[in-house]
Amino acid sequence: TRTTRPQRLLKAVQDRAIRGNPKSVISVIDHYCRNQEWAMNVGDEKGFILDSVVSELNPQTVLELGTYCGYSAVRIGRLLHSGARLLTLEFNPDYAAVAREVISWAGLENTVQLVEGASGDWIPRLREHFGIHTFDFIFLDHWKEGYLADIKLLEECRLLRKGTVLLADNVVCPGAPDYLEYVRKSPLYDSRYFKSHLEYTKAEDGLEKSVYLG
Ligand SMILES: O=c1[nH]cnc2c(O)c(F)c(-c3ccc(F)cc3)cc12
Ligand SMILES: [Mg+2]
Repeated sequence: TRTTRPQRLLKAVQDRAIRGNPKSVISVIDHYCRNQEWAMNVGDEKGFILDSVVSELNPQTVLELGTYCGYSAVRIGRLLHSGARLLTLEFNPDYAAVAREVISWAGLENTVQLVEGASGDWIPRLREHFGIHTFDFIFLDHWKEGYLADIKLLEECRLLRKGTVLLADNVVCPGAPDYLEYVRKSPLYDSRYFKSHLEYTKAEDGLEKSVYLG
C-alpha cells in the first residue's frame, strides 16, 4: 500500500539530513515541504518566531501539544540547555511513530520525550507520572478545537506558574477564535499576536504568545 505523507517526510530526513544534526533535519524538512510535498509543520517563518521566544525564555520544562512529525520538537529541543526537557504529546500513533524517528535522527532522544495519547487524558496525569511541577513554556499545535479546553485544564491542574509562556500556532489559519478571545480577555494572561504566514505559503497565519500572570 502507498506510503503516508509523514513516512515520505521521514524518508527525506533519513536520505538527506546528517544524523545528530538538528539544524540539517530542520532544513531538509523545510526544503522538502516547500518544494515537494506540503506538510503541517510550523515551518521556517513561524519557526523563526518560535526560536526567538524559546531562546529569550531559556525554559527548563517545556510541554508541546501536537508533535506531528517532530519538526517543532526538534526546533525547540535543539535550543534547550543541558538538563532542560521537552515533553511532547501526540494522539495519532502513525504521526508518533514517524516523530520518534525524526527526533532520534536529530539526536534529541535524551532531551525530547514523546508521549502517545490525548492531551485531555494526559494533562491531569503529568505531575504524578513525570514528576513535573509546572511548565516554563507550552507550545500549542495540536488541534484548534482543543486549545481552549486544554489551557483551562492546565490552569485547573496548576501546571502553569507566574510567567509561564504559552505560544499557540494557527490562531488565524485554521484559526482558534474561542482560544484567542479567552487569552485576550482574561486578566490571567498578557497576550500578543505575532503576524506571520501559513507554513510554506503566502496565506496569513500567526502565533499568539500569552504570559500567565497567575
Ligand atoms: O491540524 C493542525 N494541527 C496543527 N497544526 C496545523 C497547521 O500548522 C496547519 F497549517 C494546518 C492546516 C491544514 C490545512 C490547511 F488548509 C491549512 C492549515 C492544520 C494543523
Ligand atoms: Mg500548526
